[in-house]
Amino acid sequence: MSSSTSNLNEIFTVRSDKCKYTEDTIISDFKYESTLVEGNVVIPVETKMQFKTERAVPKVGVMLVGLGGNNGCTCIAGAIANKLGMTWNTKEGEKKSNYWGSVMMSSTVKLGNDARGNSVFTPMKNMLPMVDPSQVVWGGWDINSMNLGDAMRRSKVLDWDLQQKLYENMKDIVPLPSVYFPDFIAANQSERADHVLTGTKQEQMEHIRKDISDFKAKHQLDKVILLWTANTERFACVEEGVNDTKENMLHSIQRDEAEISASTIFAVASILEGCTFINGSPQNTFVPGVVDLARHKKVFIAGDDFKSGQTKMKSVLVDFLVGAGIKPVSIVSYNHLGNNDGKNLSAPSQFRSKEISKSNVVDDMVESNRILFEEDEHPDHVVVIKHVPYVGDSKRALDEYTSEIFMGGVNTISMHNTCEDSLLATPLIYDLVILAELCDRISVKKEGESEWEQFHPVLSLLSYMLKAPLVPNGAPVVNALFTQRQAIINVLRACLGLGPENHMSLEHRFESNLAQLQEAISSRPEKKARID
Ligand SMILES: NC(=O)c1ccc[n+]([C@@H]2O[C@H](COP(=O)([O-])OP(=O)(O)OC[C@H]3O[C@@H](n4cnc5c(N)ncnc54)[C@H](O)[C@@H]3O)[C@@H](O)[C@H]2O)c1
Ligand SMILES: O=P([O-])([O-])O[C@@H]1[C@@H](O)[C@H](O)[C@@H](O)[C@H](O)[C@@H]1O
Repeated sequence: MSSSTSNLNEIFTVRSDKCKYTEDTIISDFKYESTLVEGNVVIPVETKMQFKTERAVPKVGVMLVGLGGNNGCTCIAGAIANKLGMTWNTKEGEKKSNYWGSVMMSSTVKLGNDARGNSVFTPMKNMLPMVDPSQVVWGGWDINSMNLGDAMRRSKVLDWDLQQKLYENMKDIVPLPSVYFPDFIAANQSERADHVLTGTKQEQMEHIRKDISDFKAKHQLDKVILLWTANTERFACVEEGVNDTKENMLHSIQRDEAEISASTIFAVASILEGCTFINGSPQNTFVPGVVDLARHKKVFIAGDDFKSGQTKMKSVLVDFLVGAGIKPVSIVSYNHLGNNDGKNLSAPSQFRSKEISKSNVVDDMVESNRILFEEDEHPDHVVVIKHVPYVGDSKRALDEYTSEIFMGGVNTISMHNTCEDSLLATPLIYDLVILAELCDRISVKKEGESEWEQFHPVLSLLSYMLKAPLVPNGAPVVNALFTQRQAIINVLRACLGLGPENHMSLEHRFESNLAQLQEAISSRPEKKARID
């Protein structure tokens, strides 16, 4: 029997006593099954709970910090092009707008099998009501005053014909002036800084808060999300009495404390305005005082550093190697890129921020296998980034993975990966926004409890899109890419009262099941897989 697949593009409903639809909500009954390990005893643990999802998708605004950058202007351009259904000409022929590279918009998930045993897939965005990037109101700040039409040209990311068609839609979008603390980014960025706020840190933070509230009022938004896609900053020193608690951090801002970075100013302003803040760069924006404030205000924060290309591949390859019982002993990640990000990263302090996020991505996989790795044993791991202006946004990544294999053998995998950095990162910006907004409409209630509870303010479910996932204190960091993706899928399934995807396919692994299936097939005429 050949099991073909079909794609269910219509919105489906789940017919189950575990999933109830009302006009406003979807409420599901879910049995969360985990296991507690005590010594060499494994104890299954079941937690009965309910998931509640608000069905109405609000009117969402997103304010990007770094709006005029390669990622920022490409993000706006992509949303406009998709909204208008733009096509454009290239030497390979006509191209159409799409959201490829966005896991929420362009990947599918398996719903199950139809009566003939055919797998049925649906777009992930169909699982629950989600915001459409084309309907989002985009805005934001930049320390550089260039309008987005010219910034798009400067970025050299999109095909020229598309740029020409987009220019009129982009040229009148001008970033808001921004907070600029030169000490945190490379000195070579000062030539861009012609659009900066002045005043004390407190005054600038209040200004940003007013920008957010004005943006929300002007566009009559239900919800605003802030996302940092500005330059990589150096790490801020975490100092007791300065940024270790929400009180100390707010006092430090009032005192104009030098160690409070621009990204932390934005994060604090966002949290105080009740807006989710997402950090697409590697710096430690979320110093303990920011996490403390987010928890106190029950506002989502997520980060750090988009996982877009070379590191995404690393989180797949090392997971495959270690999962196959193969021991990676040397990982060398070199890349050169020619965009302004690469220029900023050519400065040692900014490179160090990126080196950390690009290096830690294998830790969870290595620590999961004590057959291969002794306690505290790690592969040699080197990260090199060079700025080569000519290649622009087209980052060239060269990686070498050397592993020890069976009976003293050695395997070496070398790869060349041309990462169009902004075309790979921009879809992640859409995903981070879509998933963060959806999580804001999901709450849970454990059996016996009366109150609905939201996700922890540190929104670790967004880790699939991030190199260095921020997790709640005490929670494990998971970097393995498909584990992260499966977590998203299983949460979406739980909201519909569907159990986690287990890939067991038992219906296809026993004669008896196949016999039943054959009977089902013979008794049903061939028809399109539908779920009413
Ligand atoms: N594949 C990727 O592109 C990728 C992947 C992971 C992380 N990142 C990170 O995303 C960020 C943006 O990448 P990019 O390629 O768009 O860089 P970019 O340099 O083109 O854009 C950054 C923009 O931020 C602006 N800026 C700097 N400081 C600012 C501030 N305080 N307030 C407002 N704007 C400010 C700059 O003027 C610039 O326009 C970088 O930190 C980069 O490391 C990018
Ligand atoms: O492709 P990836 O490793 O996920 O991420 C990229 C790095 O490889 C690159 O060196 C850096 O300049 C970009 O900002 C981005 O961080």
